[in-house]
Amino acid sequence: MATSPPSDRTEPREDGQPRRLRPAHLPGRPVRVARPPGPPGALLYAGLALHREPPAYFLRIAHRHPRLAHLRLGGEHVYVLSHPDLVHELLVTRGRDLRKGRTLERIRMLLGEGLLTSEGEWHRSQRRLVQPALQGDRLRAYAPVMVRAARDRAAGWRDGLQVDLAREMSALTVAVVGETLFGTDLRGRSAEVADALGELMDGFSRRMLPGADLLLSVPTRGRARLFAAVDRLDTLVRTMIAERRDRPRGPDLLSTLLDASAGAAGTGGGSDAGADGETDADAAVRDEVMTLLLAGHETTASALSWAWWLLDRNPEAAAWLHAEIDAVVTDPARLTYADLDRLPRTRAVLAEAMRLYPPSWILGRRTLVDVELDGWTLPAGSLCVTSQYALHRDPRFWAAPDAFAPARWIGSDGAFGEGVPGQPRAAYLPFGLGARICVGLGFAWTEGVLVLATLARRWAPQVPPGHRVRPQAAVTLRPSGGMPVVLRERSSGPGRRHREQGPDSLR
Ligand code: HEM
Repeated sequence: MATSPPSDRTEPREDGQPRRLRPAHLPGRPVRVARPPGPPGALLYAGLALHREPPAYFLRIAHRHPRLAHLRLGGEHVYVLSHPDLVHELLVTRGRDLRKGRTLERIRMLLGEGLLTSEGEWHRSQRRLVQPALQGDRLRAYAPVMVRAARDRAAGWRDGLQVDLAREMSALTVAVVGETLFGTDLRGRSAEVADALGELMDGFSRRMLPGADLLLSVPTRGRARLFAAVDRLDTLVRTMIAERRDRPRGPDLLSTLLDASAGAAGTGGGSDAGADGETDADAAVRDEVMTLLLAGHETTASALSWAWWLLDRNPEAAAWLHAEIDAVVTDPARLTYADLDRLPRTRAVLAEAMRLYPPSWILGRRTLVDVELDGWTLPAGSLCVTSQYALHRDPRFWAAPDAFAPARWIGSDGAFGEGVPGQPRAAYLPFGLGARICVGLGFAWTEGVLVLATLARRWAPQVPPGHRVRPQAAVTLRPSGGMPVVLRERSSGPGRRHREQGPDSLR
């Protein structure tokens, strides 16, 4: 088992640049390989930059190249996978022959060797360490914290008040991660964390595409803002770890990480301290906390924000949801983990929101060896991308793909089922697939359903007329410029206008 992160973390940072990989059978020599057709890379650039909803550009690629397309982008060979069978084959069957793709290579400057970005044995050992804190009975114990955090956040809400709902959801989910995973009360700092992360997302969104490396080396104001936000978060995370180290250990994940790091230092696994006094073992804790803070809050906050917006635009679906919540959530303070099975419609609303606006909208991988896919050879070092946004809206796999129809997830027995819409397995993958599937999946469903049920019991936020909500395709798919809404109490506001309707009316 690996006891410390890979040693190349102590070498000069590669600035996220991948190592040049060559096909193993022809070392040092360029190879000529046949490649599937695809759009010119310049068109992808223009498509992503100019399209009204940038990820929708991948739908256009799927339309012209329904299975596999190839293009050259910034000197890279990029393969776009648009068919679920190929996505399954790559991520599941060939999972061991891949490493993470470009976005996560880039975001290493922030997350270091955390679970999201690390590879190989170090990744596997970290996953074994972290996973138990995000499963089973631990979720049951987190449920009351999630419900309380939602009620605390809404304590300051008033009918008619205008708020940025995306920021509200971020502050709420930061507080939940702080208390459940780090045993730390982050409520006083949650807005600060959410804002710094927001700036990071903006900064990274402009620096994701191949060729944008230059942007990170040129001293622009945007770059300075990005690095300042990284520094702010870094200071906050280190302070939080130091504070937690001084308190008695508890059942939280940060305690587990601190124990593991003390163990690694004891067995000589954490190498000597660097100039800043930080050992590899210390850095490993910092990287994991930063990863869980980012991955554990931003995605769920985005899913909730999109769900609110879609409910506001679809009064029939909102009424359908409210009927369930009013029947099940008689007293929000007493909502528990056991109630999750009684809230299939709430879960369906989230599933449908993540279908239309998947917080993780693109998955990337780099091949470590030559990979055969659909009759083509993808040479080692190729970039493979697939867009959940495109797969989730592809008319080949979904009826009425652009409609918000949460009832499509409810079976004839009234229960929620991920396979109920009848799509191929890999046509719906908000949490990814294969060995690197989201480790926080159960946490996210628990939090998303409980928070939505708690808040929708009383509130029906409304986007002001005339305000256009547009997705920003950053690391996650978040509403560009936030989500300004007017808070409306359902009992006194237009929430009443929603007519009660059964699930069939929404199919
Ligand atoms: C709606 C909420 C969420 C969505 C949509 C989501 C989505 C994803 C996706 C798509 C991946 C795979 C990325 C890839 O294959 O490249 C992933 C990985 C990950 N997620 Fe989530 N996530 C959510 C919530 C969470 C939560 C609540 C946590 C932690 C508490 C979390 C922690 C992680 C971590 C650590 C990984 C890396 C796992 C690994 O590589 O082994 N996520 N997530």
